[in-house]
Amino acid sequence: MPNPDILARVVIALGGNALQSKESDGTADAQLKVVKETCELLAELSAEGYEMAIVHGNGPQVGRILLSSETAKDVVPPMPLEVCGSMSQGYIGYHVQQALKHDLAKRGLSYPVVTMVTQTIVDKEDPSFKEPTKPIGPFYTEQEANDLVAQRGYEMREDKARGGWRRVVASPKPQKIVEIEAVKQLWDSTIVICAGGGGIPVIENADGTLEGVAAVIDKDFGAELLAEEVDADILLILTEVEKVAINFGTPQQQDLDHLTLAEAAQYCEAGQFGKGSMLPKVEACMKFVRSYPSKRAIITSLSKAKEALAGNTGTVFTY
Ligand SMILES: Nc1ncnc2c1ncn2[C@@H]1O[C@H](COP(=O)(O)OP(=O)(O)O)[C@@H](O)[C@H]1O
Ligand SMILES: NC(=O)OP(=O)(O)O
Repeated sequence: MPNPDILARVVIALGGNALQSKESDGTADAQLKVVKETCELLAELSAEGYEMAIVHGNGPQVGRILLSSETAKDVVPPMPLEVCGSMSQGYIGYHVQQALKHDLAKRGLSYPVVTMVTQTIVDKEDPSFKEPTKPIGPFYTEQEANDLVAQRGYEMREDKARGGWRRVVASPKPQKIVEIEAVKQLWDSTIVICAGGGGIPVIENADGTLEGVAAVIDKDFGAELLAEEVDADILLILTEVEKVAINFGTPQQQDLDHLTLAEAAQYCEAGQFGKGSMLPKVEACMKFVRSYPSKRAIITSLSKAKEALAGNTGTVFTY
């Protein structure tokens, strides 16, 4: 890659707060403002000598695209969910490309930054098609949620921690990144934004053709698969909290510096990690270190990314 003093190859998963603030009104301007702050930090990592690929979430964005498409169905044909997913990769990638390129240039770095529309193969028999779990789009009150179930047939689930109801869709596990060879070829010269939202979910038919399916993959699992495929040294999952905790949100909360596979499994079993929030991140980290026992996976906040990569904070997963 561009920088001769490579510190490590890192796949970075960007959580929701890296793309939008809590108060975000969902406008493109609001997203770009947050993305600009995020890219300052990413450019700093790049300048330090970390090679990176970027995987972003898309839950709020893909949900809003789907909602506008459904709402306008009498005027324009509605788009299937996976097509909405591809659109979300495009506009989030566009914002990251623009902001990151600018921040790299400020540091005298001229690496190309490119977004790759990425498909991810899933199993059509994945159990999640029968039990949707992935929250997308805006938050609703209970009354609004009930109305949406009755009027539009949405499946809705309460997010108690964040005080609202959200539409949920299937979230199958990613099995294979279709464009992975292109990502590998670009790695040495380019910062690639790929597998956004975990990738556009597709199934592989018996004749080898690909077909989109209505689902949203978890970006943490997508990032983990990418990290395995590109032989990354580190899987870095950036979210809102600096460290994973046990007894999270209680007076007994204890932030964790380090988790072995065995410890993490025990805490998963004990229900210590929020389903649909921290649990998939922990599971993705566990999968990475299980596959590569000599490597690290880290969960930390965006603002602590540099410190965490240097080994000074975050929750570090090892075999
Ligand atoms: N055990 C835990 N330790 C730390 N955070 C937790 C835990 N369980 C649930 N959480 C919550 O999970 C959030 C991360 O999930 P989420 O917001 O869905 O991620 P993303 O950043 O990818 O959007 C944290 O900000 C925190 O509020
Ligand atoms: N696809 C995905 O995992 O998106 P979020 O991180 O926004 O939930």
